[in-house]
Amino acid sequence: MSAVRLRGARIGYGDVAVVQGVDLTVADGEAVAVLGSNGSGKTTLARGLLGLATVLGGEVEVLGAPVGRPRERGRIGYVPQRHTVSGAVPATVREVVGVGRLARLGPFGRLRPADRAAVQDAVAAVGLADRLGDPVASLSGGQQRRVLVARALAAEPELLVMDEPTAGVDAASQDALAAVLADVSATGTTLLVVTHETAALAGVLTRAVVVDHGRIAYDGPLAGAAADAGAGGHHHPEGTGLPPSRGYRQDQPRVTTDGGR
Ligand SMILES: Nc1ncnc2c1ncn2[C@@H]1O[C@H](COP(=O)(O)OP(=O)(O)OP(=O)(O)O)[C@@H](O)[C@H]1O
Repeated sequence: MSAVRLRGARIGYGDVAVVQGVDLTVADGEAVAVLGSNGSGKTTLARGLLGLATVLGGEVEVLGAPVGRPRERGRIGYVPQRHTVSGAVPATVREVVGVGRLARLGPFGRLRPADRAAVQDAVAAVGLADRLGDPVASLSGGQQRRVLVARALAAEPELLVMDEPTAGVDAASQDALAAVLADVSATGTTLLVVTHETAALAGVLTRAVVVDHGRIAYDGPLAGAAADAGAGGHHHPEGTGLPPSRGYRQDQPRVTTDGGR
């Protein structure tokens, strides 16, 4: 079974397709980077897999079923793009991550000791074990980002879709996150990671898909894409001889740590 299978997929909002003509098959256990410049459609592609953007045409299958089927619930982990948890919710780290575990149990589930252990493990995995009881709002942006990663990990998903998990996360935390993802990948979880910074995750992600104007412009080894588009630039088959363009985000403060690595 393929974890992800798109055929002629058109995905967008309302009746406007942002992503179109996309054929993409991701096998179980693969670790794939989704690269591309700002606004190219990476997030829309990822959201399409979650049923959060509209499939306007073609086929989008996730874990063997058309997207949006209830049986997928809990089998797919998602770290959304916005890097902070809403400050309006006075929840603790334990509570937010616990929600990830609830998704696995279903709407009437209760967290059992094994579930609480999974929550603690996930929080420890992202290096926040000492903040379990703290309000999420008291954490830094990068730490909140890691809480969202832990929330996804707690569900022990078969497919983990992450949208810029390293954005706004400092170098040490990026390395820790890479180690966590390596572990998760080693257990057979399929990873699909939208990112502008491949350096931190280069040891984990092996394949890259470069999205350009809503279409796939490159699909192959990460090393081949990273040389040109790894930092969010367009893929130029002939190469330009210029350094890759930097992705620039207006909506997310971020710490760029991959320079020189
Ligand atoms: N909710 C929405 N409704 C309508 N259009 C949207 C919505 N979200 C994104 N778009 C449009 O889809 C296009 C692609 O956006 P998307 O967020 O998928 O790109 P991206 O590659 O993830 O960019 P970035 O790297 O900046 O996050 C943009 O033109 C954007 O304006």
